[in-house]
Amino acid sequence: MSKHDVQRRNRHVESDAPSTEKSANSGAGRAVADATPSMAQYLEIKAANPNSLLWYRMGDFYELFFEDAVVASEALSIVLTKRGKHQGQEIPMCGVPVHRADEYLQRLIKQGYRVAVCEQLEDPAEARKRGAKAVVKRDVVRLVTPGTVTEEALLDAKARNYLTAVYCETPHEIGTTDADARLALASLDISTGEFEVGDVAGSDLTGELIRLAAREIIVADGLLGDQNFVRAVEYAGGKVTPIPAAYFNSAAGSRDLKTCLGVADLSGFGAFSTSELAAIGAVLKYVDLTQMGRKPLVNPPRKTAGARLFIDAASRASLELIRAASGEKSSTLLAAMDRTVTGAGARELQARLSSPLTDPAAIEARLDAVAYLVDNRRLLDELRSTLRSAPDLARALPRLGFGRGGPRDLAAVRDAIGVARRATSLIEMSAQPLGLPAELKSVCERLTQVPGDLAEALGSALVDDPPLLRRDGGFVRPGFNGDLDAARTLRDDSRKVMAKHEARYIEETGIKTLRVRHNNILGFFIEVTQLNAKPLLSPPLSDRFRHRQTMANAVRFATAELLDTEGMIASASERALNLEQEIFTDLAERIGAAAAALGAAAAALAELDVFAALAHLALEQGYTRPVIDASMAFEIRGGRHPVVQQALARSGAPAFIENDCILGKDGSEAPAGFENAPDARIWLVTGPNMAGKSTFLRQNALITVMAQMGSYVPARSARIGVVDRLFSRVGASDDLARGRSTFMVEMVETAAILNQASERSLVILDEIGRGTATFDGLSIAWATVEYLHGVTKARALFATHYHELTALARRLNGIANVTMDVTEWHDTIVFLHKVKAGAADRSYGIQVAKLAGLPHAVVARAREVLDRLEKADRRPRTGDDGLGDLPLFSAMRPKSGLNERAPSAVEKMLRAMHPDDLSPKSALEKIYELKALAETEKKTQS
Ligand SMILES: Nc1ncnc2c1ncn2[C@@H]1O[C@H](COP(=O)(O)OP(=O)(O)OP(=O)(O)O)[C@@H](O)[C@H]1O
Repeated sequence: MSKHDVQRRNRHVESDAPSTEKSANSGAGRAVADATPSMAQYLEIKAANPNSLLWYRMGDFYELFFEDAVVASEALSIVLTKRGKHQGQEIPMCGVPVHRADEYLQRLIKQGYRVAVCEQLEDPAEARKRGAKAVVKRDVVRLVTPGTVTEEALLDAKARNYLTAVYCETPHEIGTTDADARLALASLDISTGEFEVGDVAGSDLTGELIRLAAREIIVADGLLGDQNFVRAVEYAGGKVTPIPAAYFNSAAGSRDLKTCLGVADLSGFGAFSTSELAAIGAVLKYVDLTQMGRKPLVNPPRKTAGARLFIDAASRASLELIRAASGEKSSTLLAAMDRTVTGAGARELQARLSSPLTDPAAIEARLDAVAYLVDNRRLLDELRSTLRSAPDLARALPRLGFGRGGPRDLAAVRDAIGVARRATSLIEMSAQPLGLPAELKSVCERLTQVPGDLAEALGSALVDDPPLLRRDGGFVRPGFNGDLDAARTLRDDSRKVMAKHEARYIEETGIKTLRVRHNNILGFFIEVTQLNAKPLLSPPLSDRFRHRQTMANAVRFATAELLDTEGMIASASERALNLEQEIFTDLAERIGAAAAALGAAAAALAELDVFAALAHLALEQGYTRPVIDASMAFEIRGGRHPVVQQALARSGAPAFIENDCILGKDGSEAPAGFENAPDARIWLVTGPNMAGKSTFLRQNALITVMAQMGSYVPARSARIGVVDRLFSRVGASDDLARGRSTFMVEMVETAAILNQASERSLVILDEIGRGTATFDGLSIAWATVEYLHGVTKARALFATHYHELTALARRLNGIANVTMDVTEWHDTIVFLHKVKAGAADRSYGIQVAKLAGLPHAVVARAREVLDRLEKADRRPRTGDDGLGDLPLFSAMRPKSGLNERAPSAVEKMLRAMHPDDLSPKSALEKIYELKALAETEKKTQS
């Protein structure tokens, strides 16, 4: 804050601070009764906005008081001062200058705070007319919350900004986060108008919120008592805002949505359940409250249920699709894929990546569009360079709708229409004999629907590079409006007009040194030296030259015509400004009338950017078009990990080694070397640490995500029978905040996978069971593989260090062993990163430890210990698992009595007894007998 800012601020604070010297009330809600009028006003407004930091406008500053000041000064690292007293205690205060409000607002919103912006609703001069002590009228004009911002400075250009309402109608006996509970979600991005509505099972809530990347999540305040619910929501990372349960009202939701869309009936937009309408109602109500009644721009809501690849929260985290565990953006799939050139394109790419499809026809349609651009390289390059100059139309429109837009938003509409026209003509000119793919046709149709006259009007009205703020004017092109030009000439020609006056006065008075000058206090005035002042102070000139001020060396005068001209100049400038405001309003209204067509064009531009980005990526990285069908195939040949491959290329390391992965071939040939497992749906992957197992596992999951979102994939060829659910449990993590150890997290996630996966799912599991005692871990891993094979029947990759598991492949024909190839050279292990058929013969753990730099003595001693352990170990080795006689899951369905065991002797005797036939004496004898039997059994067991 500059010194100047501080001085200005002190002036305002002294004149209008809510001082409370005489207030003696207490209580959290700070009593208003005894406060001074200005403090009473502050306290009333604060009481109406208890959950927000109150920005209280005082002149050129937004001031914060009491706890708000303490919180904000800490969050913004600004000075905390004190001003006046309340209940005998000094009032903490801090403030931000109005001209830097956006910057500070952004910092608070980023940290998850809500801000109530309270403005002065009248000029202080107006207030003074009501009496010396009258308080300037103020009220909150807007609540700024993370999910309801529209300003460019407050938004991330590349990310959606969803406000999501979560509604649960579930009766109390069922936990909100149970699999049986249904939750309705309504998500609205008021910065673009995007609206998505759907429902999820309670157990899928976190995954869904992560997919939506919800920035602010509103829930009924009563739900905050449900700890599991709160954890599930908080885990997703959005800011949680409780609101009254009454806001979740389906009737109000239906009514408000109709109003927003301007329709009388919603059936044209799909069927919404009562719960979904309640969630819609809450979102619209909250927006209404935060925007103080200004109506948001709302696109017709899209239903999100169905036709989507399900990826739960743990799998999303493990695959690092959008967020990386390390927080590094560059190591995510999104970063590896993002070649978009516009913010809207980047948002659309993220949305598609978070939500791949499951309808093969819809996926193929997207791939057709990408393929078209891959095949038309010139068109692709021209489109990308055209799109590069596209402004963010999707975000400019709602700002204009809210009355918060500036001249640059008008220019954004103008420029976006220009880009839309160029892009359409580029695509249409390229049209092949067989025509455009459906998705590109749809893009072109939406781009051409924008009213042409609007583009012309904006083009002729606006200067090329308009200023940011509407209030200062200067954005209308000269020549557009005759009145405006005349007013501007008068305003700008003031120098010339005054020079003419000056020349005339010199001639009239004969004073050559007479000057017409200007300052902020006197306005325009005539200045002569003391020596020359005399004739002007006496008649006849004194009639015309009225004395204004005498200085040490100069005397100042005014004339009636000087005052008139000054008035005309001031009114010309005001008139010019007013005319510009009228032109702005007119243009904004015309844009508002075309908002639906413009919104559709904005979405089409974003989609086009995504298709072009994916085509560019495919060509740059040598990706291929996958085949997605309804089969059960999973045949990736020559697959690569998209993120690791790019990282290796960047660091100049040797190229990534490609690998095949064939889980269920659906009739095609097995790859060379894998002929021995013709029907394997599950691959057991063994190999030393660092050999590339996790990379291999993940790359196949990522290829699936990429293919189903409609992208080319890093492989020589790929055929994927569409996957309905993708589960990935790769890499250990603990969740100590939730009181779960690494092993516990692993078991919870494995349980979720085994309970939810279907035959059509893809399951990626890495080293299940390693976090516990060897035999326990092995047994869990063993049973998990059997269950996946016999019950779930999903396509799966299972990496393990338990070599004993490889024996399963011989007994179950749905399982094949593969291993990461390594070779030894001078007692050092060399990783070849190649997947080959067969099982690893040993684990090489000690060699890897040596590579990691473990002290020589430790490595040598470990070798000795290993040697002895191996000699002493009588654990079943590969080939003789000793488990051949155990029933497999294929033979035992869950209800087959897994817990049954032979009854004990005590139980047998109890079952044979008939209590009604026993006399008291024989009953006592039986008890002695039973006790003795139990003792004997105990001894035999030990
Ligand atoms: N196909 C490949 N081509 C080239 N380099 C690879 C390949 N696969 C893996 N790598 C490199 O090897 C490193 C180790 O791979 P990864 O983490 O997948 O091994 P791992 O077998 O899962 O190890 P651990 O069992 O210790 O978790 C990776 O960081 C990568 O740089």
